[in-house]
Amino acid sequence: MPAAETDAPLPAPPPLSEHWALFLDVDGCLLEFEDDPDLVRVPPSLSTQLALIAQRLDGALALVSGRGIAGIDRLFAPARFPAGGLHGVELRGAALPQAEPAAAVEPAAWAAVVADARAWLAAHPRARVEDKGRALALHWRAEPEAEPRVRAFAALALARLPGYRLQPGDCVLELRPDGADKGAAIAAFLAQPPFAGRRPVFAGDDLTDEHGFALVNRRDGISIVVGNRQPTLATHRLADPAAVRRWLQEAA
Ligand SMILES: O=P(O)(O)OC[C@H]1O[C@H](O[C@H]2O[C@H](CO)[C@@H](O)[C@H](O)[C@H]2O)[C@H](O)[C@@H](O)[C@@H]1O
Repeated sequence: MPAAETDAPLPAPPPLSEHWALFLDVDGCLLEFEDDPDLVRVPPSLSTQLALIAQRLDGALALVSGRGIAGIDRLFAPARFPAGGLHGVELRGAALPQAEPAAAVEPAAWAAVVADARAWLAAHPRARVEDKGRALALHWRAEPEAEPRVRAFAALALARLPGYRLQPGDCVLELRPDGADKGAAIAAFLAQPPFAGRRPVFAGDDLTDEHGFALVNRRDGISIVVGNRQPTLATHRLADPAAVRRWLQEAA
């Protein structure tokens, strides 16, 4: 996807409006990165704050993440928000108008791919293999030397997973079903209440979020990139997750 090639600084987003539909990415946007995805914790104050904002928006707040919906729920419990999981492959609170169901792999074949990934990366004990059920994330944040081996494994494993694609991210390469993306997920939410008719606003930090920025820009919304990633289609910028949380705090 072509992204804006400009060095001009992007403005901070305006204060939250009650007329918005708010879509928020999780890792790297609401939450700082950790070396191990399983060690990420959501402060109870953040869940409460998001629940208050959701109330102000008549429920038009959704989390749109590369994590699965079950994983999102575990992080934000006891709060439970409308959610797009696995980069838009899973949806709760909206329906994707996709013609074909997302690719499904036999459980035994999936288990074999996961086991092979663990064996392949055994030489890199601090690399992480995150099994998300229908997607597999291979992380090298804690051990950057593992990246070439991750890339080699992912290329081979892709051939064993019909209907799958590679999803690059921040110190991670994922194998996930093709067909949906975060833009499609946001569009699906915007097609129905309580999101329909509101101005879409999406904040995210990674390559996968550019699909969301493109969709929101087409709908006269506000796209917010978190961090210093360039190029980007986003029209606004916040420095880091702490700045995102401060921006939300002002709204709660
Ligand atoms: O779309 P997101 O909500 O940003 O999810 C993208 C991936 O985020 C997680 O990985 C990232 O965060 C980890 C925890 O901080 C970090 O260790 C890793 O390096 C990052 O890539 C998550 O584990 C993945 O499943 C998501 O797809």
